[in-house]
Amino acid sequence: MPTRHLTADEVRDAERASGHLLTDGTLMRRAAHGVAQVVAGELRSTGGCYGRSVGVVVGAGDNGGDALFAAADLARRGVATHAVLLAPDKAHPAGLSAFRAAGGRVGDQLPDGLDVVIDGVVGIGGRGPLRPAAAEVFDALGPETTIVAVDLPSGVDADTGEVHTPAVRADITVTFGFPRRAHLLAAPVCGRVVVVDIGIGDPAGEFDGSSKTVSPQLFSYSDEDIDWPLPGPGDDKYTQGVVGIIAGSHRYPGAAILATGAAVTATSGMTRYVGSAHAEVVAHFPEVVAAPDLADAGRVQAWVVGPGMGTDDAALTTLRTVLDTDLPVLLDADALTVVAEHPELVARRAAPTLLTPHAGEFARLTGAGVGADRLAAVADLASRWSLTVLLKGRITLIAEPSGRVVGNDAGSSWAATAGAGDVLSGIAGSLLAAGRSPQEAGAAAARVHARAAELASCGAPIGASALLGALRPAIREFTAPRGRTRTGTPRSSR
Ligand SMILES: NC(=O)C1=CN([C@@H]2O[C@H](COP(=O)(O)OP(=O)(O)OC[C@H]3O[C@@H](n4cnc5c(N)ncnc54)[C@H](OP(=O)(O)O)[C@@H]3O)[C@@H](O)[C@H]2O)[C@@H](O)CC1
Ligand SMILES: Nc1ncnc2c1ncn2[C@@H]1O[C@H](COP(=O)(O)OP(=O)(O)O)[C@@H](O)[C@H]1O
Ligand SMILES: [K+]
Repeated sequence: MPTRHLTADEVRDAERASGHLLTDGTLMRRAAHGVAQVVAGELRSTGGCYGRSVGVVVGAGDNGGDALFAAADLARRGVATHAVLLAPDKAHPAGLSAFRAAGGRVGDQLPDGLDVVIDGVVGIGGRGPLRPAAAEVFDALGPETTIVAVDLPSGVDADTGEVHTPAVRADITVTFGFPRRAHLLAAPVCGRVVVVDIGIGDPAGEFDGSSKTVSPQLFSYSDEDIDWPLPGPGDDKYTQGVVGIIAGSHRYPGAAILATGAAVTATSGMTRYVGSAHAEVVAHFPEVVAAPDLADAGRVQAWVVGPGMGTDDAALTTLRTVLDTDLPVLLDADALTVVAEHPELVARRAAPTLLTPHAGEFARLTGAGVGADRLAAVADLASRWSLTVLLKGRITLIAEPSGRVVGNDAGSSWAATAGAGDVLSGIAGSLLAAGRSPQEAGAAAARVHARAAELASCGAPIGASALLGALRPAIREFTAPRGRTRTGTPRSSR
C-alpha cells in the first residue's frame, strides 16, 4: 500500500482528534519513548548504553519537550546526558523537570565527543532556517556524533521540504504516527526515517480527489507497490504492448539508442523506433523494428517522443500527428520545448499523457522556475494542463490532475548524468504501452531507474550506458515472486 505523507496541519488535526491523549501528555510521552528507543538501539549497536553520552539541543516548543523526555529516559538507562536550552525561559517545563530529576546536566554548550545528539530545536512548528545559536551547536559536532532529529531535522519546512540554510543534516529522523511530506521531499537530510506508533489515526482517511481533502496529496511507494508487467503463457510480442520511440537525430543518435535500449529491456513487448538514427539503433539492438518515417512506423500502443529529436518544423509536425491519436504519449526533452511553444498541442488531449521535464524544461513549460515548493509546482501544472507531469531530480514527483502525487527518492544521485533521462523515458514508455497509467508508469520507471543507477555505480560515477546495462538486474528485484496471484486474478487494480 502506498504511504501517504501528511502536512503539518493534518498532523495537528490527528493529534487533536486523539483527545485526552494529547491534553494529558500521553502522546508526548509515547513520542519521547520512541525517540529514546531509537537512540538506545543506536548505542547498543555500537557497544551498549551504559557509560555512553548523549546531547540534546532544546528549542522553545513541544519538539524540545519530546527531546527532554527522551533524554530523561536515556539518563535512567545509564547514559550521561547534556542539554543546551536555546530558549531557557520557554523550555518545556515538565520535560525539563524530568530531565533534571533523571540526572541530566544543562549547560551553555555540549561537551566534545558525544555519541549521539538529539535535535529537539523545532518540529512541525518550525519556520525558516536554523537560528544562529542552534547552528553553532551543530557546527561544533565532530563527524563521530550521530544526529537523531525529533520529528524533522530543524530548518527543514515540514510541508514543502525546503531545506533552508542552515538546517540540520540528520542521520536518523524519528517521527510520530505518519511520515510528513518533508520526510520524502527532503529525504537526503532526514537520513533513516523511523515512524513510531503513538496511537493516533489518519484524519483525512483515503484520498478520493474531492475538495474536502487536502490537495495535493503526496504518496510514496514501497517495493511491493511496483507491479511490473511480465509475459504470461498466453502472451506474444503484441499482447504485452508495443512501444514506439521517436527520438534522436543525425546530431544526437545517442538519445535514440538509450531510449530504445531502455524500452527493449523494460518489458517483453515489441519496441519500434522512428527517426534518422534507425541504422544506429538497429546496430545496437537488432530486435528493434525501425523506420525512418512515422508513416512507415506500424502500430503501437504508446509513443515516447522527444529525446534528441530536435525542435524544428519536422518535430512540430511529428508531434502534432502523434498527439492527435488516442494513444498514450510520453513527451520528453525536445518535445517539451516544442510543447512549451505550442501548448495547444496537448490542450484537448483526452488520452493518457505524461510529461517528463527536468527543472529547466519545467521552467520552459510554465514560464517560471520550479521554486522551493516542488510539490505545489508540479501538482499545479498537472492540474492546469489536465495531464500527468513527472518532475525529475533526486526526488522525482509524478503528479496527476486529481492532485494525487507520487514521490520517489532515488536514494543516491548517481543518475545525475547526461542521457539518464533518455533511459527513463524508454522505461516509462514501455510501461505505458503495457497498459499502466501515466502515474503508475512514471513511478515504477523512476524506481527501477534509481535502483539501476545504484547497482551500476557501487560507489563510482557512471554514465547512462552503465545505467542502462544495470536495468535488467534492477527490474529483477521488483518482479521476483510477486507477479502472480494464486487465483490468477490480475493485480492491476493496485
Ligand atoms: N501536539 C502533540 O501532542 C505532540 C507534538 N509532538 C511534538 O511537538 C512538535 C510540535 O511542537 P510545537 O507546536 O510546540 O512546535 P515546535 O516544532 O516545537 O516549534 C515551535 C517553537 O519553535 C520556535 N521556532 C520556530 N522556528 C524556529 C527556528 N527556525 N529556529 C528556532 N526556533 C524556532 C518558536 O518559538 P519562537 O522562538 O519563535 O517564539 C516555537 O515556539 C512536533 O514536531 C513533535 O515533535 C509530539 O510530542 C507528539 C505529540
Ligand atoms: N541529483 C539527482 N539524484 C538522483 N537522480 C537524479 C538527480 N538528478 C537527475 N536525476 C535523474 O537522472 C535523470 C536525468 O534526466 P535528464 O535531466 O532529462 O537527463 P538527459 O536529458 O541528459 O537524459 C532523471 O531520471 C532524473 O530523475
Ligand atoms: K527537530
